[in-house]
Amino acid sequence: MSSAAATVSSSAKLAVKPLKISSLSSRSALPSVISLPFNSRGRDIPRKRLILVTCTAGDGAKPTVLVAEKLGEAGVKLLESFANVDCSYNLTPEELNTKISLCDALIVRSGTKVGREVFESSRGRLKVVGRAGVGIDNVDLSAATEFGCLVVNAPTSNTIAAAEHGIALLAAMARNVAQSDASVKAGEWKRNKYVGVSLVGKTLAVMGFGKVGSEVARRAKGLGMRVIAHDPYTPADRAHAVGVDLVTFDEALGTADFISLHMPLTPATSKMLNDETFAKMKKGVRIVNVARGGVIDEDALVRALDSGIVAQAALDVFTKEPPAKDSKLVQHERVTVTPHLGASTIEAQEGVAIEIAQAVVGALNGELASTAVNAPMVPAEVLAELKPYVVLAEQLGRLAVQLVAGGSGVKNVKVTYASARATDDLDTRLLRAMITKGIIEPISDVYVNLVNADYTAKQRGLRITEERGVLDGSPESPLETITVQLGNVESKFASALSESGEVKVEGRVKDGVPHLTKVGSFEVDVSLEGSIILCRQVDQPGMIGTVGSILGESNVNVSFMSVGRIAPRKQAVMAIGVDEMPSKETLKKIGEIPAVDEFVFLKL
Ligand SMILES: NC(=O)C1=CN([C@@H]2O[C@H](COP(=O)(O)OP(=O)(O)OC[C@H]3O[C@@H](n4cnc5c(N)ncnc54)[C@H](O)[C@@H]3O)[C@@H](O)[C@H]2O)C=CC1
Ligand SMILES: O=C(O)C(=O)COP(=O)(O)O
Repeated sequence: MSSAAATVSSSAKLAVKPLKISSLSSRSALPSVISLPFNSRGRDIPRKRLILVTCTAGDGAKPTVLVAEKLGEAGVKLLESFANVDCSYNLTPEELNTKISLCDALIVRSGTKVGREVFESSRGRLKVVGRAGVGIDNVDLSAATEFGCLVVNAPTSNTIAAAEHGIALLAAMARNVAQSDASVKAGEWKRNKYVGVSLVGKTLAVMGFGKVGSEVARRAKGLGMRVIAHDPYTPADRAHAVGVDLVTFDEALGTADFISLHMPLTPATSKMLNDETFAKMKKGVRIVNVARGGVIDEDALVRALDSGIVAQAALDVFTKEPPAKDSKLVQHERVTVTPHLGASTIEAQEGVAIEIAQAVVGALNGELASTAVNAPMVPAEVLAELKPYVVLAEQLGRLAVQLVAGGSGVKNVKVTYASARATDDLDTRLLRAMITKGIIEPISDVYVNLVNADYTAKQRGLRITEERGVLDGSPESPLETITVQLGNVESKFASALSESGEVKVEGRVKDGVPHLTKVGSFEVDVSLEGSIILCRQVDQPGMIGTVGSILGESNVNVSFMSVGRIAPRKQAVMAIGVDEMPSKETLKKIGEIPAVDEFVFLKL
């Protein structure tokens, strides 16, 4: 007879092994808004509550948003209509770490480093970091993901501003505008010294043909320049549409009279202009950087300027901002500098502020903006369809893990999605995340959501494999059944084991409500609400009444009952949905019914 433990012992071991996910349908990121099943770790919100709608749902209190850098007024107003907004600029790292434990969201620009310590200091309360701009190199994305914190950015509103600044620097550099301006203001009049170079007919290599790069290319063509581009990830026809040829990195370096940098700072792009690559450039090349300082080895640039490989540079961004006052690069007479002004136009800042405020409010409301950078994006219409299956997926994971005997360890999870739809017509990322959540949360202190599900599974050594069963029939609903199987485990309810020895539960959605439809080889039918008692018994008359009256006597409301049997008068599994948790004595009485072979109480 099994014990009536509500959850598997937290000592259940999850061996650390690499995650194996064989998703059968992987959609590319699609712009949309989705409901994000957030799990709050906020101190003011009970830990077990799954926040599907709003983070104020728990106690009615407004969330708190810390705006750590200057944000356009319209964005602040939008935030204020929803949250308590604390605009505190120029915080030291220590002050930020102290404040963050009281904040649900943080909004920054490029001047605030959001490192691991910020997430650690937040102690789980921080649910969203909004980057009011494009580059997210100042945010530790791995730490954010690990802590289940969503990171969103505002990638579209400052594109033109950055492109215009690139062009401004290009022209200013070519005509020595900054240097000659300083000279005139110093009382000089040196017309011969500041003779410039023309742009027309020159070759500009745009490195990084994304939003900003392509706008720079368009404008440079308008100035009569020949534009080539290097971007390993952009399709050639995108460049051709603007009349630009995509070339290799070396070809770009070897051909260009001007080079304009527009790629993000990543480990791959860090210091991509260095001694070796400067050596491949045409002598007298001119370089514009409105991307990130870190893509250039700044010491190497000084050397290239001194040796004459680089005639001039115009820089808006620096490895360290602000750069040291005595920086050789900044002080170099052939270098034009601006203090990271690419996105700083009135128009761009207003747009960015609104874009980020909307994304942050949406996220706090349980939605995931299309600009999420550390979570899969699921289109709104897909999410609407999948909503009941999302609940089903989590409940099945939760049930399956509770059927494992403590100490046997959960490593291998097999999920089968049976559907009449084509195999590429089901986005399983959300479902997989929720199954992971259901499996991990009952046995650990980790909070799992769409952001950190895959990471957490990997950390815990869960190998999740996904399979698609293709059914005949109407493809109206996205899914018929979801089956979750846990391999190489013992079960505290032997009847939950499949013929091949896995703990197996299967469910489906009926009239919008998730149901458990199979346990091991036994068919049952119980809606997944409240909690469930599973009993294996000898199939005989009066069993439903006997169990029902024991529960009734202890004032436990039965919401649902079903019996699945192998054959009449043989073994049967009774599934009983209960609204309240029965006392130990009540469960003991059920276990003592002579015809009951084993039973288990499962909390949803
Ligand atoms: N100075 C400023 O105030 C501003 C700076 N930026 C910087 O500009 C960068 C680009 O912004 P967007 O165009 O909006 O981003 P984006 O994501 O639209 O474009 C980046 C492009 O770089 C390409 N890329 C990635 N790795 C590359 C590599 N190794 N070589 C060549 N290309 C590579 C990508 O394929 C992509 O097409 C941002 O990451 C940000 O750091 C953006 C806005 C304002
Ligand atoms: O959007 C970007 O990537 C930028 O570099 C703009 O930075 P900022 O918001 O002006 O600090």
